Amino acid sequence: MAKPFTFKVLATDGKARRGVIDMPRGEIRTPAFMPVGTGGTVKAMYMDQVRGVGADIILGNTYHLMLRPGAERVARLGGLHEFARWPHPILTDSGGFQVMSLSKLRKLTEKGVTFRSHIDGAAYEMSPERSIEIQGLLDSDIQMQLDECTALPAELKEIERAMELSLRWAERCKTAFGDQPGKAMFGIVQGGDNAALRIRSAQALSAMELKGYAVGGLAVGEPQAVMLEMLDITCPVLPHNKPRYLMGVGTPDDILKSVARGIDMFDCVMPTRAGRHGLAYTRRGKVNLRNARHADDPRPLDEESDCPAARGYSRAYLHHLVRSQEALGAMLLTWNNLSYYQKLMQDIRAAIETGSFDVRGAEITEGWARGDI
Ligand SMILES: Nc1nc2c(CCc3ccccc3)c3nc[nH]c3cc2c(=O)[nH]1
Repeated sequence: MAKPFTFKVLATDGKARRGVIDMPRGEIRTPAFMPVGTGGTVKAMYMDQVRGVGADIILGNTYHLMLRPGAERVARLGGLHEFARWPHPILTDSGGFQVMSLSKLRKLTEKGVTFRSHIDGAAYEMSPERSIEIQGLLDSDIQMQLDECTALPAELKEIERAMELSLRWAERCKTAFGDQPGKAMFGIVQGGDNAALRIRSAQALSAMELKGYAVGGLAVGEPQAVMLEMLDITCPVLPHNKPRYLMGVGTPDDILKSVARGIDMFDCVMPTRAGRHGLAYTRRGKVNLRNARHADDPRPLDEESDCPAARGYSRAYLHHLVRSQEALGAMLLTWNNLSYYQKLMQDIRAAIETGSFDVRGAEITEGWARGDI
């Protein structure tokens, strides 16, 4: 029998948890940052580099992969791990969020969502059952339920309708997923910025005894204070011994404050997207390499970093690459940024282990908030 999916909390510091998820394809040290690999690639990175910066798991995307190259084709080619040469755990989103944010002519009913591809306009239908089927064809290790994420601000009755639909879809996804010991299907808490709806959603999902829980419906433009308040309300209602994944978050400051409220897993396009736009994250703040003031600067981004991209190239060279739109510019800055995020998570895990998380929090990201240095 395949090794089952297990989560252990190894240490706590206040509400912050240091844990580990153990799966057949490897373990995931939490709190974890999961690089986004939407179309089966972490853009501008070799998978060996992604592993090299310390990532235990990457994200894939049902919506993008079902449109191109197609879920059945990926299955025929051995599944997403084989296709993309990433043998470690993969978490895939269910696709609903991307349908609502990317596709055209979408229609949402009890059955599921019908939409037209943003690539070639072809018509598709995505039901909870089809979403789980596609994630199975991709051989995804952690599969997300199909849900409806309400854009904020929204009318209370609209938030309630979407939250209740998502609960019915969670039941259908749980049934469709069945019993796959080495894999997991996570429920997604909805409920917008309303405390009562968040509590109802978290309670109903907890009663389904799923292997993990995501907090969705956030990182959709709401103020950080609203996001954090929803975590204060939601996390205590979720089971202590199951992983909690905050979808789409976030900046180092968001991550610190969310770990402090009991979140274990994060994903965000920022480090990779910023890298492709010439922005470098360093311990002493952000550096916009497009800025002409770097043109003659011989210093590396961070000589103390163990990432070759941060230590081995001058800012002048990086500025030149970015200004010339050379592919190497995006590659080196993405490498630097993912390394920065993984170092941040490593420092957070260490701080929780030594009981110094709440004190060290500010110190860990002291440079983050500073602007261009
Ligand atoms: N299913 C779902 N996804 C969300 C994402 C995408 C995360 C994702 C997972 C896997 C690959 C890419 C992106 C969100 N991103 C920001 N806020 C988000 C909210 C939700 C949400 O409520 N539900």
